[in-house]
Amino acid sequence: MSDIRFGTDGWRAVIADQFTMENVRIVAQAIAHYTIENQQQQQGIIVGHDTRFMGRAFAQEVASVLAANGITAYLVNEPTPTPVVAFGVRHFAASGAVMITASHNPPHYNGIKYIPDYAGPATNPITIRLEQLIHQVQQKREVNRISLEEAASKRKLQYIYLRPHYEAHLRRMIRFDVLRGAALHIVVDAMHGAGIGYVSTILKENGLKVTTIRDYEDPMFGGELPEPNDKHLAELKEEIRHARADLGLANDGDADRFGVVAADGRYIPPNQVLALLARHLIKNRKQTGRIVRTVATTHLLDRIARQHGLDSVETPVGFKYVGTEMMAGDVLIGGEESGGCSIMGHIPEKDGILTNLLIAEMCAWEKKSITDILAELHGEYGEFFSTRLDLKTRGNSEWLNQIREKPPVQIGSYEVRGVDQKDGIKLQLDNEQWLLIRPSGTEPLVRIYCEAGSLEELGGLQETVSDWFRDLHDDE
Ligand SMILES: O=P(O)(O)OC[C@H]1O[C@H](O)[C@H](O)[C@@H](O)[C@@H]1O
Repeated sequence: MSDIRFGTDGWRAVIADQFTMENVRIVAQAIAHYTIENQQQQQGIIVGHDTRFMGRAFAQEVASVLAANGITAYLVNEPTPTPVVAFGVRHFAASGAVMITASHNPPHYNGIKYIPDYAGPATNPITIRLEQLIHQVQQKREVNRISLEEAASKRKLQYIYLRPHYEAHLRRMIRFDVLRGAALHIVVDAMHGAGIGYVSTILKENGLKVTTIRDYEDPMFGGELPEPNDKHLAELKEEIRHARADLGLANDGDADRFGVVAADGRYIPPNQVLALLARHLIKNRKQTGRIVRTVATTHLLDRIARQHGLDSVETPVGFKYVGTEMMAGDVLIGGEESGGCSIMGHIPEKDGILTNLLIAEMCAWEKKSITDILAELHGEYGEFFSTRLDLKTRGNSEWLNQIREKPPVQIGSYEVRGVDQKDGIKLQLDNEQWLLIRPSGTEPLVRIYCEAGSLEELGGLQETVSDWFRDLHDDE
Protein backbone atom coordinates (compact mmCIF):
# COMPACT_ATOMS: atom_id res chain seq x y z
CA MET A 1 0.00 0.00 0.00
CA SER A 2 1.47 3.32 -0.92
CA ASP A 3 2.16 5.96 1.65
CA ILE A 4 0.30 9.11 0.63
CA ARG A 5 1.47 12.04 2.74
CA PHE A 6 0.75 15.74 2.63
CA GLY A 7 4.10 17.49 3.22
CA THR A 8 4.75 21.22 3.61
CA ASP A 9 2.23 21.88 0.84
CA GLY A 10 0.28 18.90 -0.49
CA TRP A 11 1.05 15.40 -1.70
CA ARG A 12 3.73 15.08 -4.39
CA ALA A 13 4.92 11.91 -6.08
CA VAL A 14 6.49 10.55 -9.25
CA ILE A 15 3.99 10.02 -12.06
CA ALA A 16 3.22 6.32 -12.77
CA ASP A 17 5.13 5.31 -9.65
CA GLN A 18 3.06 6.62 -6.70
CA PHE A 19 1.15 9.28 -8.59
CA THR A 20 -1.28 6.96 -10.39
CA MET A 21 -4.95 7.25 -11.37
CA GLU A 22 -5.72 4.74 -8.63
CA ASN A 23 -4.06 6.82 -5.91
CA VAL A 24 -5.58 10.04 -7.22
CA ARG A 25 -9.01 8.40 -6.95
CA ILE A 26 -8.22 7.35 -3.37
CA VAL A 27 -7.25 10.91 -2.41
CA ALA A 28 -10.37 12.28 -4.14
CA GLN A 29 -12.56 9.80 -2.27
CA ALA A 30 -10.95 10.83 1.03
CA ILE A 31 -11.59 14.50 0.21
CA ALA A 32 -15.22 13.60 -0.56
CA HIS A 33 -15.51 11.91 2.87
CA TYR A 34 -13.90 14.92 4.51
CA THR A 35 -16.35 17.28 2.80
CA ILE A 36 -19.33 15.17 3.79
CA GLU A 37 -18.22 14.83 7.42
CA ASN A 38 -17.98 18.64 7.53
CA GLN A 39 -21.48 18.87 6.01
CA GLN A 40 -20.22 20.94 3.11
CA GLN A 41 -21.29 18.67 0.27
CA GLN A 42 -23.87 21.18 -1.00
CA GLN A 43 -21.23 23.80 -1.76
CA GLY A 44 -19.26 21.90 -4.39
CA ILE A 45 -15.51 21.61 -4.94
CA ILE A 46 -13.37 23.38 -7.53
CA VAL A 47 -10.99 21.08 -9.38
CA GLY A 48 -7.97 22.70 -10.98
CA HIS A 49 -4.77 21.61 -12.67
CA ASP A 50 -1.63 23.20 -14.03
CA THR A 51 0.29 22.42 -17.24
CA ARG A 52 1.92 19.21 -16.00
CA PHE A 53 1.76 15.90 -17.83
CA MET A 54 -1.79 14.50 -17.77
CA GLY A 55 -2.94 17.24 -15.40
CA ARG A 56 -6.32 17.47 -17.06
CA ALA A 57 -6.87 13.70 -17.02
CA PHE A 58 -6.09 13.55 -13.29
CA ALA A 59 -8.41 16.49 -12.65
CA GLN A 60 -11.22 14.79 -14.58
CA GLU A 61 -10.71 11.67 -12.51
CA VAL A 62 -11.06 13.71 -9.30
CA ALA A 63 -14.26 15.27 -10.69
CA SER A 64 -15.67 11.79 -11.48
CA VAL A 65 -15.10 10.63 -7.90
CA LEU A 66 -16.51 13.80 -6.29
CA ALA A 67 -19.61 13.66 -8.49
CA ALA A 68 -20.18 10.00 -7.65
CA ASN A 69 -20.23 11.06 -3.99
CA GLY A 70 -22.93 13.63 -4.67
CA ILE A 71 -20.57 16.63 -4.62
CA THR A 72 -20.66 19.04 -7.55
CA ALA A 73 -17.26 19.30 -9.20
CA TYR A 74 -16.47 22.68 -10.74
CA LEU A 75 -13.81 21.72 -13.23
CA VAL A 76 -11.61 24.54 -14.55
CA ASN A 77 -11.59 24.68 -18.31
CA GLU A 78 -7.87 25.41 -18.79
CA PRO A 79 -4.58 25.03 -16.87
CA THR A 80 -5.03 27.43 -13.96
CA PRO A 81 -2.63 28.84 -11.32
CA THR A 82 -3.03 27.67 -7.72
CA PRO A 83 -3.81 31.20 -6.42
CA VAL A 84 -6.51 31.59 -9.07
CA VAL A 85 -8.08 28.29 -8.03
CA ALA A 86 -7.83 29.36 -4.36
CA PHE A 87 -9.47 32.67 -5.25
CA GLY A 88 -12.21 30.68 -7.01
CA VAL A 89 -13.01 28.91 -3.72
CA ARG A 90 -13.72 32.24 -2.08
CA HIS A 91 -15.50 33.72 -5.08
CA PHE A 92 -17.89 30.79 -5.52
CA ALA A 93 -18.14 29.98 -1.77
CA ALA A 94 -17.10 26.41 -2.60
CA SER A 95 -16.27 23.96 0.17
CA GLY A 96 -12.72 23.81 -1.16
CA ALA A 97 -10.55 22.98 -4.16
CA VAL A 98 -8.44 20.10 -5.35
CA MET A 99 -5.46 21.37 -7.31
CA ILE A 100 -3.46 18.94 -9.42
CA THR A 101 0.09 20.30 -9.30
CA ALA A 102 3.59 19.48 -8.16
CA SER A 103 4.39 23.20 -8.11
CA HIS A 104 8.06 23.70 -9.02
CA ASN A 105 9.14 20.04 -8.73
CA PRO A 106 10.79 18.23 -11.69
CA PRO A 107 8.54 17.30 -14.65
CA HIS A 108 8.17 13.64 -13.71
CA TYR A 109 6.34 14.67 -10.52
CA ASN A 110 2.71 15.53 -10.06
CA GLY A 111 0.75 16.20 -6.90
CA ILE A 112 -2.40 17.34 -5.15
CA LYS A 113 -2.94 20.43 -3.04
CA TYR A 114 -6.16 20.58 -1.07
CA ILE A 115 -7.44 24.12 -0.51
CA PRO A 116 -10.21 24.36 2.13
CA ASP A 117 -13.11 26.85 2.20
CA TYR A 118 -10.96 29.71 3.50
CA ALA A 119 -9.01 29.76 0.18
CA GLY A 120 -5.52 29.06 1.55
CA PRO A 121 -3.26 26.04 2.04
CA ALA A 122 -4.66 23.22 4.20
CA THR A 123 -3.50 23.46 7.81
CA ASN A 124 -1.94 20.54 9.68
CA PRO A 125 -5.13 19.36 11.45
CA ILE A 126 -6.83 19.17 8.04
CA THR A 127 -4.04 17.24 6.33
CA ILE A 128 -3.77 14.88 9.30
CA ARG A 129 -7.49 14.14 8.99
CA LEU A 130 -7.15 13.70 5.22
CA GLU A 131 -4.30 11.22 5.70
CA GLN A 132 -6.46 9.22 8.13
CA LEU A 133 -9.31 9.16 5.63
CA ILE A 134 -6.94 8.19 2.82
CA HIS A 135 -5.75 5.26 4.93
CA GLN A 136 -9.34 4.16 5.56
CA VAL A 137 -10.17 4.32 1.85
CA GLN A 138 -7.06 2.25 1.11
CA GLN A 139 -8.12 -0.36 3.67
CA LYS A 140 -11.74 -0.61 2.54
CA ARG A 141 -10.91 -0.27 -1.13
CA GLU A 142 -14.15 1.62 -1.67
CA VAL A 143 -13.98 4.38 -4.25
CA ASN A 144 -17.10 5.72 -5.94
CA ARG A 145 -16.79 6.89 -9.50
CA ILE A 146 -19.12 7.78 -12.36
CA SER A 147 -18.35 8.87 -15.90
CA LEU A 148 -18.07 12.58 -16.69
CA GLU A 149 -21.15 12.25 -18.94
CA GLU A 150 -23.22 10.83 -16.11
CA ALA A 151 -21.85 13.48 -13.72
CA ALA A 152 -22.86 16.22 -16.16
CA SER A 153 -26.33 14.73 -16.71
CA LYS A 154 -26.85 14.64 -12.93
CA ARG A 155 -25.69 18.27 -12.72
CA LYS A 156 -22.77 17.22 -10.59
CA LEU A 157 -20.20 18.54 -13.06
CA GLN A 158 -19.81 22.11 -14.23
CA TYR A 159 -17.03 23.70 -16.24
CA ILE A 160 -15.82 27.04 -14.94
CA TYR A 161 -13.58 29.79 -16.21
CA LEU A 162 -11.89 31.54 -13.31
CA ARG A 163 -9.66 34.02 -15.13
CA PRO A 164 -12.16 36.91 -15.52
CA HIS A 165 -13.26 36.72 -11.87
CA TYR A 166 -9.68 36.69 -10.65
CA GLU A 167 -8.72 39.57 -12.94
CA ALA A 168 -11.67 41.60 -11.66
CA HIS A 169 -10.37 41.02 -8.12
CA LEU A 170 -6.86 42.11 -9.17
CA ARG A 171 -8.33 45.40 -10.30
CA ARG A 172 -9.17 45.99 -6.64
CA MET A 173 -5.79 44.76 -5.38
CA ILE A 174 -3.41 46.48 -7.82
CA ARG A 175 -3.25 50.22 -8.49
CA PHE A 176 -3.83 49.97 -12.23
CA ASP A 177 -4.17 53.78 -12.28
CA VAL A 178 -0.49 53.94 -11.28
CA LEU A 179 0.58 51.13 -13.57
CA ARG A 180 -1.26 52.45 -16.63
CA GLY A 181 1.04 53.78 -19.28
CA ALA A 182 4.20 53.44 -17.17
CA ALA A 183 7.34 53.74 -19.27
CA LEU A 184 8.50 50.24 -18.45
CA HIS A 185 9.57 47.39 -20.67
CA ILE A 186 9.05 44.13 -18.79
CA VAL A 187 10.05 40.60 -19.80
CA VAL A 188 7.55 38.08 -18.46
CA ASP A 189 8.63 34.47 -18.03
CA ALA A 190 5.80 31.99 -17.38
CA MET A 191 8.30 29.09 -17.24
CA HIS A 192 5.80 27.03 -19.34
CA GLY A 193 3.48 26.88 -16.33
CA ALA A 194 -0.12 27.68 -15.50
CA GLY A 195 0.63 31.40 -15.20
CA ILE A 196 0.88 31.77 -18.99
CA GLY A 197 -0.90 34.95 -20.10
CA TYR A 198 -1.76 36.32 -16.66
CA VAL A 199 0.94 38.88 -15.78
CA SER A 200 1.76 39.61 -19.43
CA THR A 201 -1.83 40.29 -20.50
CA ILE A 202 -2.56 42.56 -17.55
CA LEU A 203 0.62 44.57 -18.13
CA LYS A 204 -0.10 44.85 -21.85
CA GLU A 205 -3.69 45.92 -21.22
CA ASN A 206 -2.30 48.69 -19.05
CA GLY A 207 -0.14 49.94 -21.89
CA LEU A 208 3.25 48.63 -20.77
CA LYS A 209 5.74 47.20 -23.22
CA VAL A 210 5.94 43.45 -22.65
CA THR A 211 8.11 40.69 -24.06
CA THR A 212 7.12 37.13 -23.16
CA ILE A 213 9.27 34.03 -22.97
CA ARG A 214 8.46 30.39 -22.15
CA ASP A 215 4.80 31.28 -22.64
CA TYR A 216 3.52 28.04 -24.11
CA GLU A 217 2.62 24.81 -22.38
CA ASP A 218 5.40 22.26 -22.13
CA PRO A 219 5.10 19.44 -19.58
CA MET A 220 8.90 19.06 -19.72
CA PHE A 221 9.32 22.75 -18.83
CA GLY A 222 11.95 23.14 -21.55
CA GLY A 223 14.35 20.90 -19.65
CA GLU A 224 14.50 23.22 -16.60
CA LEU A 225 12.84 23.10 -13.22
CA PRO A 226 9.86 25.48 -13.21
CA GLU A 227 11.33 27.19 -10.15
CA PRO A 228 11.86 30.94 -10.53
CA ASN A 229 15.14 31.24 -8.64
CA ASP A 230 18.63 32.41 -9.60
CA LYS A 231 19.58 29.00 -10.99
CA HIS A 232 16.66 28.56 -13.38
CA LEU A 233 16.18 32.05 -14.76
CA ALA A 234 19.15 32.21 -17.16
CA GLU A 235 16.82 32.57 -20.15
CA LEU A 236 15.00 35.49 -18.52
CA LYS A 237 18.26 37.25 -17.64
CA GLU A 238 19.49 36.79 -21.20
CA GLU A 239 16.27 38.17 -22.70
CA ILE A 240 16.29 41.21 -20.39
CA ARG A 241 19.80 42.10 -21.53
CA HIS A 242 19.03 41.36 -25.16
CA ALA A 243 15.81 43.42 -25.15
CA ARG A 244 17.36 46.11 -22.92
CA ALA A 245 14.27 45.74 -20.74
CA ASP A 246 13.76 47.35 -17.33
CA LEU A 247 12.58 44.38 -15.37
CA GLY A 248 11.96 40.61 -15.52
CA LEU A 249 9.07 38.86 -13.78
CA ALA A 250 8.70 35.07 -13.55
CA ASN A 251 6.35 32.52 -12.00
CA ASP A 252 6.76 28.87 -11.08
CA GLY A 253 4.78 25.93 -12.53
CA ASP A 254 1.55 26.78 -10.70
CA ALA A 255 2.28 30.53 -10.39
CA ASP A 256 2.06 30.73 -6.63
CA ARG A 257 5.74 31.76 -6.48
CA PHE A 258 7.39 34.81 -8.01
CA GLY A 259 10.85 35.54 -9.40
CA VAL A 260 12.22 39.04 -10.04
CA VAL A 261 15.23 40.06 -12.16
CA ALA A 262 16.65 43.59 -12.50
CA ALA A 263 17.60 45.37 -15.76
CA ASP A 264 21.25 44.32 -15.38
CA GLY A 265 20.22 40.65 -15.21
CA ARG A 266 20.69 40.43 -11.45
CA TYR A 267 18.28 38.12 -9.65
CA ILE A 268 16.56 39.85 -6.72
CA PRO A 269 16.07 37.22 -3.99
CA PRO A 270 12.58 36.91 -2.47
CA ASN A 271 13.89 38.23 0.88
CA GLN A 272 14.67 41.53 -0.84
CA VAL A 273 11.47 41.52 -2.89
CA LEU A 274 9.42 41.13 0.30
CA ALA A 275 11.29 43.98 1.96
CA LEU A 276 10.72 46.17 -1.13
CA LEU A 277 7.01 45.43 -1.09
CA ALA A 278 6.63 45.98 2.65
CA ARG A 279 8.26 49.40 2.17
CA HIS A 280 6.08 50.12 -0.89
CA LEU A 281 2.86 49.34 0.95
CA ILE A 282 3.88 51.43 3.95
CA LYS A 283 5.61 54.36 2.25
CA ASN A 284 3.69 54.75 -0.99
CA ARG A 285 0.30 53.23 -0.33
CA LYS A 286 0.31 54.45 3.29
CA GLN A 287 -1.02 51.13 4.57
CA THR A 288 -0.37 49.59 7.98
CA GLY A 289 -0.76 46.16 9.58
CA ARG A 290 1.30 43.26 10.83
CA ILE A 291 4.24 41.90 8.85
CA VAL A 292 4.37 38.11 8.86
CA ARG A 293 7.37 36.07 7.79
CA THR A 294 8.51 32.48 8.23
CA VAL A 295 11.40 31.52 10.48
CA ALA A 296 13.63 31.17 7.38
CA THR A 297 12.87 34.65 6.03
CA THR A 298 14.96 37.80 6.42
CA HIS A 299 14.85 39.79 9.65
CA LEU A 300 15.04 42.92 7.54
CA LEU A 301 11.23 42.70 7.55
CA ASP A 302 11.23 42.99 11.36
CA ARG A 303 13.45 46.01 11.14
CA ILE A 304 11.09 47.68 8.66
CA ALA A 305 8.12 46.84 10.91
CA ARG A 306 9.93 48.22 13.97
CA GLN A 307 10.81 51.51 12.29
CA HIS A 308 7.15 52.07 11.46
CA GLY A 309 5.77 50.92 14.80
CA LEU A 310 4.25 47.80 13.26
CA ASP A 311 4.24 44.30 14.72
CA SER A 312 6.11 41.46 13.06
CA VAL A 313 5.31 37.79 13.46
CA GLU A 314 7.49 34.72 12.86
CA THR A 315 5.92 31.41 11.79
CA PRO A 316 7.26 27.96 10.85
CA VAL A 317 8.10 27.44 7.14
CA GLY A 318 5.08 26.94 4.90
CA PHE A 319 2.56 29.43 3.64
CA LYS A 320 -0.14 27.59 5.58
CA TYR A 321 1.23 29.26 8.72
CA VAL A 322 1.43 32.69 7.09
CA GLY A 323 -2.11 32.15 5.77
CA THR A 324 -3.35 31.32 9.26
CA GLU A 325 -2.00 34.65 10.51
CA MET A 326 -3.68 36.41 7.59
CA MET A 327 -6.98 34.85 8.56
CA ALA A 328 -6.52 36.07 12.13
CA GLY A 329 -6.49 39.56 10.61
CA ASP A 330 -4.61 42.82 10.19
CA VAL A 331 -1.73 41.42 8.14
CA LEU A 332 -0.24 43.99 5.78
CA ILE A 333 2.05 41.54 4.05
CA GLY A 334 3.00 37.93 4.63
CA GLY A 335 5.88 36.26 2.89
CA GLU A 336 8.56 33.67 2.80
CA GLU A 337 12.08 33.28 1.51
CA SER A 338 11.12 30.53 -0.95
CA GLY A 339 9.16 33.03 -3.05
CA GLY A 340 5.73 33.27 -1.43
CA CYS A 341 3.80 36.47 -0.74
CA SER A 342 0.28 37.74 -0.18
CA ILE A 343 -1.08 41.05 1.09
CA MET A 344 -4.00 42.52 2.98
CA GLY A 345 -7.33 42.10 1.20
CA HIS A 346 -6.11 39.13 -0.82
CA ILE A 347 -6.56 35.39 -0.21
CA PRO A 348 -4.45 33.73 2.53
CA GLU A 349 -2.47 31.90 -0.18
CA LYS A 350 0.77 32.90 -1.82
CA ASP A 351 0.28 34.47 -5.21
CA GLY A 352 3.15 34.97 -7.66
CA ILE A 353 0.95 36.85 -10.14
CA LEU A 354 -0.16 39.43 -7.58
CA THR A 355 3.41 39.80 -6.30
CA ASN A 356 4.84 40.40 -9.76
CA LEU A 357 2.20 43.03 -10.48
CA LEU A 358 2.93 44.73 -7.16
CA ILE A 359 6.60 44.98 -8.13
CA ALA A 360 5.61 46.56 -11.45
CA GLU A 361 3.27 48.91 -9.57
CA MET A 362 6.11 49.90 -7.21
CA CYS A 363 8.49 50.72 -10.09
CA ALA A 364 5.74 52.66 -11.87
CA TRP A 365 4.90 54.55 -8.68
CA GLU A 366 8.47 55.55 -7.87
CA LYS A 367 9.45 55.97 -11.54
CA LYS A 368 12.75 54.33 -10.66
CA SER A 369 14.49 51.07 -11.43
CA ILE A 370 14.19 48.26 -8.93
CA THR A 371 17.95 48.48 -8.34
CA ASP A 372 17.66 52.15 -7.35
CA ILE A 373 14.69 51.47 -5.08
CA LEU A 374 16.61 48.62 -3.45
CA ALA A 375 19.58 50.91 -2.84
CA GLU A 376 17.25 53.43 -1.19
CA LEU A 377 15.73 50.71 0.95
CA HIS A 378 19.15 49.60 2.14
CA GLY A 379 20.05 53.23 2.89
CA GLU A 380 16.91 53.58 5.00
CA TYR A 381 16.86 50.27 6.86
CA GLY A 382 20.32 48.75 6.46
CA GLU A 383 21.18 45.54 4.69
CA PHE A 384 21.09 41.83 5.48
CA PHE A 385 22.78 39.11 3.45
CA SER A 386 21.21 35.67 3.44
CA THR A 387 21.94 32.27 1.94
CA ARG A 388 20.40 28.85 1.87
CA LEU A 389 22.30 25.60 1.45
CA ASP A 390 20.31 22.52 0.45
CA LEU A 391 22.11 19.36 1.49
CA LYS A 392 21.29 15.74 0.74
CA THR A 393 21.16 13.61 3.88
CA ARG A 394 21.16 9.90 4.35
CA GLY A 395 17.57 9.89 5.59
CA ASN A 396 18.44 9.38 9.24
CA SER A 397 17.56 12.42 11.29
CA GLU A 398 19.21 11.30 14.53
CA TRP A 399 21.50 14.35 14.37
CA LEU A 400 18.45 16.62 14.42
CA ASN A 401 17.06 14.96 17.54
CA GLN A 402 20.45 15.30 19.14
CA ILE A 403 20.72 19.05 18.58
CA ARG A 404 17.07 19.52 19.48
CA GLU A 405 17.64 17.89 22.83
CA LYS A 406 20.93 19.59 23.47
CA PRO A 407 21.27 22.74 21.37
CA PRO A 408 24.88 23.94 20.97
CA VAL A 409 26.05 26.86 23.06
CA GLN A 410 28.85 27.64 20.65
CA ILE A 411 29.49 26.98 16.94
CA GLY A 412 33.08 27.58 15.92
CA SER A 413 33.86 31.00 17.32
CA TYR A 414 30.17 32.01 17.46
CA GLU A 415 28.37 32.17 20.80
CA VAL A 416 24.74 31.04 20.64
CA ARG A 417 22.54 33.74 22.21
CA GLY A 418 19.12 32.22 21.66
CA VAL A 419 17.48 29.01 20.43
CA ASP A 420 14.14 28.67 18.70
CA GLN A 421 12.60 25.36 17.73
CA LYS A 422 9.35 26.25 16.01
CA ASP A 423 10.69 24.63 12.83
CA GLY A 424 14.03 22.82 12.87
CA ILE A 425 16.46 24.67 15.07
CA LYS A 426 17.26 28.35 14.79
CA LEU A 427 20.26 29.80 16.57
CA GLN A 428 20.48 33.47 17.24
CA LEU A 429 24.06 34.77 17.29
CA ASP A 430 25.60 38.17 17.97
CA ASN A 431 25.11 41.18 15.66
CA GLU A 432 21.65 40.04 14.51
CA GLN A 433 23.24 37.06 12.77
CA TRP A 434 21.31 33.82 12.80
CA LEU A 435 21.28 30.35 11.33
CA LEU A 436 18.48 27.85 10.85
CA ILE A 437 18.78 24.18 10.12
CA ARG A 438 15.67 22.20 9.19
CA PRO A 439 14.63 19.22 7.13
CA SER A 440 12.62 20.18 4.04
CA GLY A 441 8.99 19.07 4.01
CA THR A 442 8.92 18.78 0.23
CA GLU A 443 12.29 17.25 -0.72
CA PRO A 444 14.74 14.75 0.86
CA LEU A 445 17.03 17.62 1.86
CA VAL A 446 18.22 19.49 4.88
CA ARG A 447 18.14 23.23 4.47
CA ILE A 448 20.63 25.48 6.22
CA TYR A 449 19.79 29.17 6.19
CA CYS A 450 22.18 31.89 7.38
CA GLU A 451 21.82 35.65 7.65
CA ALA A 452 24.40 38.31 8.51
CA GLY A 453 24.97 42.05 8.16
CA SER A 454 27.79 41.87 5.59
CA LEU A 455 29.01 39.55 2.87
CA GLU A 456 32.23 38.84 4.81
CA GLU A 457 30.30 37.94 7.95
CA LEU A 458 27.98 35.74 5.93
CA GLY A 459 30.90 33.91 4.31
CA GLY A 460 32.47 33.19 7.69
CA LEU A 461 29.19 32.05 9.18
CA GLN A 462 28.41 29.78 6.27
CA GLU A 463 31.79 28.09 6.43
CA THR A 464 31.55 27.49 10.16
CA VAL A 465 28.02 26.13 9.85
CA SER A 466 28.94 23.76 7.00
CA ASP A 467 31.86 22.34 9.01
CA TRP A 468 29.64 21.95 12.06
CA PHE A 469 26.91 20.20 10.06
CA ARG A 470 29.42 17.86 8.39
CA ASP A 471 30.79 16.82 11.79
CA LEU A 472 27.29 16.23 13.17
CA HIS A 473 26.23 14.20 10.18
CA ASP A 474 29.39 12.09 10.11
CA ASP A 475 28.90 11.19 13.78
CA GLU A 476 25.68 9.31 13.02
O1 LIG B 1 11.45 23.95 2.74
P1 LIG B 1 10.31 23.06 2.38
O2 LIG B 1 9.69 22.35 3.55
O3 LIG B 1 10.69 22.15 1.25
O4 LIG B 1 9.15 24.00 1.89
C1 LIG B 1 9.38 24.98 0.96
C2 LIG B 1 8.06 25.52 0.44
O5 LIG B 1 7.28 24.45 -0.02
C3 LIG B 1 6.06 24.77 -0.65
O6 LIG B 1 6.29 25.50 -1.80
C4 LIG B 1 5.20 25.57 0.29
O7 LIG B 1 4.04 26.02 -0.38
C5 LIG B 1 5.95 26.74 0.83
O8 LIG B 1 5.13 27.43 1.74
C6 LIG B 1 7.26 26.31 1.44
O9 LIG B 1 8.00 27.42 1.83
